[in-house]
Order: sequence, then C-alpha cells, then structure tokens
Amino acid sequence: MDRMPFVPVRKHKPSSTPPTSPGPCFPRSPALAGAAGGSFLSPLGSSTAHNRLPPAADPFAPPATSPALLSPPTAAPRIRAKLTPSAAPRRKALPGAERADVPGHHSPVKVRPAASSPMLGAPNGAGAPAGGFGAFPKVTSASLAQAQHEWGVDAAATGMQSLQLSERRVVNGGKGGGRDNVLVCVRVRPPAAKLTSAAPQGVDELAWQVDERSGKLQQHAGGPEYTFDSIVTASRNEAVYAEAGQDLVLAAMEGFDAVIFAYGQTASGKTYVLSGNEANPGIIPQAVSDIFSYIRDHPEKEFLLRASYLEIYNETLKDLLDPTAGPVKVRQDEQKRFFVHPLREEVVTTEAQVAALLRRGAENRHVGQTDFNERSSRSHSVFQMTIESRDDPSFAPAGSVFTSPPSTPRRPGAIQTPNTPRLAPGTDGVVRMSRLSLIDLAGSEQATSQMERRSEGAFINKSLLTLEKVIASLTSEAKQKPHVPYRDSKLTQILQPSLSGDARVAVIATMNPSPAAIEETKSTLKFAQRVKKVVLKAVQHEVVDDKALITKYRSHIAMLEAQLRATLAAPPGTPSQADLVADHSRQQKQADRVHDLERQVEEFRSLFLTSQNIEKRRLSALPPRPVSPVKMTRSSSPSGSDSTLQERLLDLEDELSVVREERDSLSDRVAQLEAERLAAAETSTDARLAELTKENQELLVIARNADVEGELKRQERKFERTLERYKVYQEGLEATLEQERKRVAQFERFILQHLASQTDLLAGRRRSSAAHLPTSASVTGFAPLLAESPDLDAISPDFVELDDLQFSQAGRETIKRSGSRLLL
Ligand SMILES: Nc1ncnc2c1ncn2[C@@H]1O[C@H](COP(=O)(O)OP(=O)(O)OP(=O)(O)O)[C@@H](O)[C@H]1O
Repeated sequence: MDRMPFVPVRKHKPSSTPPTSPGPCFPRSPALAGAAGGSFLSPLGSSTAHNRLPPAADPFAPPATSPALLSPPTAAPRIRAKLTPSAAPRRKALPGAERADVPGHHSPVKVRPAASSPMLGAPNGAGAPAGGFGAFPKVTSASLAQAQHEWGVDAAATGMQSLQLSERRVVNGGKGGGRDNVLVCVRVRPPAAKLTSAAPQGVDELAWQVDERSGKLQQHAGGPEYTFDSIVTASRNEAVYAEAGQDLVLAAMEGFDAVIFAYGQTASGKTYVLSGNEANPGIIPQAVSDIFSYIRDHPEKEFLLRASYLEIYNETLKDLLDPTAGPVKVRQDEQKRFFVHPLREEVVTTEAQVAALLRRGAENRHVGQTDFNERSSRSHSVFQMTIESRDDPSFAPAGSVFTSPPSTPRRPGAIQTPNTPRLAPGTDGVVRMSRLSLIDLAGSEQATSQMERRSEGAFINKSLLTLEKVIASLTSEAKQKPHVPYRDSKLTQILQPSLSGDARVAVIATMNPSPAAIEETKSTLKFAQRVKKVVLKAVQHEVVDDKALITKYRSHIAMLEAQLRATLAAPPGTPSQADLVADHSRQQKQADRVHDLERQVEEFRSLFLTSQNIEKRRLSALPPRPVSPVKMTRSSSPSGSDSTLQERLLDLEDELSVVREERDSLSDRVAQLEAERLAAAETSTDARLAELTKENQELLVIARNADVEGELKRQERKFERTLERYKVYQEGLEATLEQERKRVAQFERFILQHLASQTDLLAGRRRSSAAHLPTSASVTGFAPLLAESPDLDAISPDFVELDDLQFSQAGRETIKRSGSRLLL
C-alpha cells in the first residue's frame, strides 16, 4: 500500500460512526474508490461517477467504473493562455513560485472545461450543471437516513422533516456569464449529546430546521430563511468534500488558484471537517489524495508539488514547517498584492510525505482549551499546495510504443528506459501554476472565562470582523465601490489575492445546531450569506518564463546532464609507467564525478511526478510480482510470429515491463551501491574523524603537558630560588649562631675564669685567713675544684662586673633575653 496512516491535524474523539473501512492514510471516500480489485480510479477523472446519485441505502457505494477513464488521456482539454506582454509575472508569490496572471475580466484563459472531457465528468446530463462552479458537476452526499442513523435523531421530533429524502438535488449547480460566486456549504455538526459519551443520551433540542435538498435553513422560532449552495448534516466528511472540495481541487490541478476555508464558532467542527481523523478523513487528506490520483490519471503531464503550512496567531505569522525561522511577514508586490515571505515550501512526492508534513506542522500549532472546546485552534492555519504542471512532449498515448528519442545521450551500454529525461533543454512548454489553500480559521467566540483565551479571542474576533468588513465591501452594491480593508488584519491580507477575484473560493460554514449556540450560528450564517455574494473571475495561471520551479529544475537537470556528458567525453587517461598512480586517482575522481552528477540528476528527476513514477512509487511498496509464464513465453517467441498488431503491442508492452523491471532492479542496485558507498564513505569519514579526534586529544594532552612541564619548571625554578634564599639565610643564621656560640663559649670561659679567679681569691683569702697563705695561689686544678666544690653554686654572679666584660652587642642581647641578672 502506498498509504500510511493519516494522523489528523487535531485530536478528536473518534466519530461515533464506525468507519466504512479501516482508515488508511488519506483514505479515499468509498464513493471515490474504483470498483476493480479495490484499486483506486481517479475520483477526479471519474467525476461522472460522483454525480450519479448513490443508492439510498448506501450513499457511499462505489460507483461503476466510468468508461471515460479508459479513454486515451489525450482527449483531455488542452488549454493555452494567450498571454499579453503584460502577462509577465504580475505578482510575486512565494519564493520560487512566481506566477503570470492574466489581467482582464474576460480572460482568454478562463476556460470552461468541456463537459465531455473524460477528466471532468460526463456529458451534461441529469444533475450535471453547466458553467461556473457547476462546470465541474456536483456529487451527492449522504442521505438524511444516514444522518438520522448517525445522530439517532428523529427528524420529525426535531423539525428536520425535510431531510427525509434519500437523495439530494445538486444545489446551485450552474452559473453562467463567466463569473462565479463564492461557493458556500453549511456543515451542521451533530448535537452535543451525540458527541460525548459522557453526555446524557437524550436528544438535544435542535434550534434549526434544515432542508438539505434546497439548501435552506431556518430557525424553528421563525426569522429569516438562509439559502446556501449546499447543506451537509451527515457526519462523514466525504459528503462535504464532494460538495465543496473536489471541484476546487480539480480546478487547482487545472491551473486555477483555489481556496477553501472553514468558518464558524468555536467547537462547531471546522478542524473536524478540514482535517478529520483517521476514521473520517477531512477535506485536506481527501484533497491530497485526489491530487495524487489526478497525477496518476494524467500520463500526458508532469507535475511538481510543494507544500507550505503557516498559522496566524495573535496577528503574528508563524511558519509551521520552520517555526524557529525568523519572523514571517506579509509583504506587497508592485501590483499591491500581498504575499507571505519568507515561507518554507517543501517539494512533496508522496501522500505519506504530505501527511508527515501536516503532522509536523500540526505539532507546532497553538491550541488550547476553551469553555467550549477541549482542543480549540487558537490560530488561523493556512495549508497550501502549489501545483506546477506542464505537458510532457515525450508522452506517447497508451498502447503506442515509447518512441521519442532520448534527449540526453547515455553512456555506451546504458539501458534506455522510459525514465530518460522527458524534455530536452529548450523545448520546455508552458507551465501551469496554481495554489490550493486550505484554511482552518480560529473559532469566533463571544466570551470566555480565561484571561489568555480572552486576549487570543480578541485577536481572533478582530481578524474575523475584518474579514466580514472585507466581504461587506466586496459585496457592496453602492455605486462608488468602498475601500476594501484588507490591510486591517493578517488574515485578510493573506486572503486578498483570492478574494479579490481570480481564484475559486469555497467556504464551509460550520454550525452547532443547539439552541445554546443560536446567536453564534446566526452570525455564522449571516457571514456565509454575505460571502456567497462575492463574485469571482477565476483565471487559469500559466507561466511562460523560467520562473516556475518545474522549469528551473528542468534547466538545472539539463545543466547537470551537460556536465555529465562533458565529464564522460573527457579523454581517457594515458597511462604511463611513471605516472600510473596519479592517473589512477584522476580516473577515480572522474568516476566519482560521474557518479555524483548522475545521482544529482536522479535526485532532481525524482521530484517530478508523473503518472508513471507515481505508480512506480506505489508499486515499490508492494512485493515484486513474478513474471507470468504467458508473458515469458510470448517475449521469447520470435518477433513477427504474432501477426496482429494487438499481439505486437502486447509483446512490446511486455518488453517494456521487462525493461522497466530491469531498470527498477538497476535502480535498486544503484541505490544499494550508493548506500554502500555512502556507508563506506561514512565509515572512512568516521574512522578519519576518530583518528583526528584521537590526534587532537593527543595534541591537547601534549599541549597541556607542555604547559604543565613549563609550569612545573617555573615552579621548580621558583622553589629553587626560594630554597637558595633560605639556604643563604640558613647559612647566615648558622654563621650568626656559630658566632653566638663562640661568644657564649667565650663568655663561659670568661665566667669560668672569672669564677676560678674569684674562687681562687676566695680560697686564698680563706687560707690566708686560716694559714696566712699568700693570695697569689695558683689556680691550677680549678676545674676539679669547681666540680667538687659544694659551694660553687653559691657563687653569686653578682660579683661579676659586667662593665669589665667584653660582650658583643649580640651577646649582650642574648644575655638580656635569658633574663640573667648580669645585666640588671
Ligand atoms: N460533524 C461532526 N461529527 C462528529 N463530531 C464532530 C463534528 N464536528 C465537530 N465534531 C466534534 O466536535 C468537537 C469540536 O470540533 P472542532 O475542534 O473541529 O471544532 P472547531 O470549530 O475547529 O473549534 P475551534 O474553533 O475551537 O478550534 C470535536 O471533538 C469534534 O470531534
């Protein structure tokens, strides 16, 4: 399957109605599905089928395959713009999306598709209107029976008797005169009691009487009757899409700008109808699905699609695909048309890609809880798809052989496949460029209990009020056309190019049928009534210069191919023994260059969508189909043995499919090799990176070590110097100490001598006093005497005459510090 589950933009409680089938990504309406083998036939190509009123019992029963689908697609109407000199891009659109609009109310490019077109539906028959929006016939939607079944509402009891018809007539089918009005479809939400399982299962009182057949609506209590293009009460979103979406999507595919917006009070179902949920896909997923189906069904064209997604919150624009980018602004070009810049646009090639993009954008949207809606959109969101297309000159109608010569010479031996470039440089045709805008407006609300919600509400209401004023001015019947205040809000600035005339516009007015919401519903209906009067003159946009992205990409591919040719044509290396290595590396470089150019060409080509590659993408998701024995037999039988042209064609088709398979397997091989090459490159890059990191770390360590060493050395030197200083100091101290020691010893000696002499003297005196010994007795033997004398301790230093002693200053101080009484 090429469809991935579609995740809705907003979270909704699953519809009370079980889906008719499990919800694939962007599931098609069962009404849109083809009959054969579940395969899908373009809903756009089979609009006839949609117009058939489905059986009452099963309003979404698959229609029979339209034979028109099998007709050669060349029968499609070819529409060419007759561009005047002033048809150069009149408005500067989004970056890379310049467009040439055709001025004038009677535009030569405003073409009504032929009713007999196989793409556009059946010949004008019952219910197939002509002209205006009706040029693309309307389809029926769900019946009252379904609505009643879904809502569990007794129509008689609720005053909705008029809904009891199983078929609805096409409302407001045709408008002539080259002018269209805005298409307005009212979508009536189920009553609250049916939305929440928590709510009592009683029947909500309904304030409105709805007649889906005539598109009329009136309050039970009386009051004005409102008439719209269509009214849908069914829960299934397919019904709304059929009424107000599909025609516009088709128009967009044909080169018309188209805008669909949902308007209504908060919680009335705007997001539900636009985005829906997996079980009940909304307008956006259905539109995307149809866009891809249209491409599948138009092999004569090639397409380039891109998408953008932005929101307006509190009058500030935010690019939902690139929310961190700088401020997004609305600017005006020289034609005074507003455009948004800068805005990220992404080229998309599959539905799954678009679904992913929508999911990404939705995650960045502002939502909050209000008194009325658990997840209320607090912003207006604008999802846009830009569609570029052009005729494929190399297209050969179904059944014919692929005969066009390739525009790019291939390398010898390269397999020529139908995927070779389709357009040679210089043969580019006119490009159609259009934009489909799907806008989910924030809900208007009268009052809310929360502060933040209140300020948001003020912005929301202001922009909606400005929208109303703009609509009022546009529909004014005053002779002098009033000023249209587009400028007063971002929303109206963005809508200006569409509302001012050259786009197709549909408004889905959503309403809550409860009496509690009557005032808001009335104001929604009044708005819808007014907007219906806006007259449009939609024009088909064609671009003849190279402003279209499709042309730019094609030119780029041509340039790359030229480079590729030049690289391939480069003379082969002249190997010489001496220069063998250099030559080898040159050849390697050349091969890499070729590979790179081929990859680039392939990458750019893959952005283009054709019925062929879209189908290939879809099939590549399926398991490979074995070649049937019949085919093998036929392809191996000698050519010419089948004489009929039919047989020959079948053979050729088989050959073609073999070549395609071969091509596919080669592409796969290329992809595999590329992946291997990238992996190898990555591995070697990783290895080199690791090496460099290691080296770097080592260098860092070395650098740091170098530093540490330096630091250590510095410290060491410092320590050494300090040590030296200390050594000197120590030496000084030691010298001083030595000196002091000497002095002390000297002093001791002196004292001892002094004591000895005193002792001697004393002893002499004693002797002389005792035996009259002479006082000149020798002091020899003083020491033993000193040691032995018990009286020595009693010798008082007081006897020493300090003044007589030879002390140094230091010695004196030492003695002083010792507290000796010598100095006292
Ligand atoms: N037709 C419907 N069928 C079933 N459920 C619906 C339908 N319309 C709305 N709902 C439910 O009603 C609730 C509110 O719907 P939704 O969020 O779409 O309203 P809203 O108009 O977008 O509100 P807001 O302006 O606050 O964003 C949702 O839970 C949604 O599922």
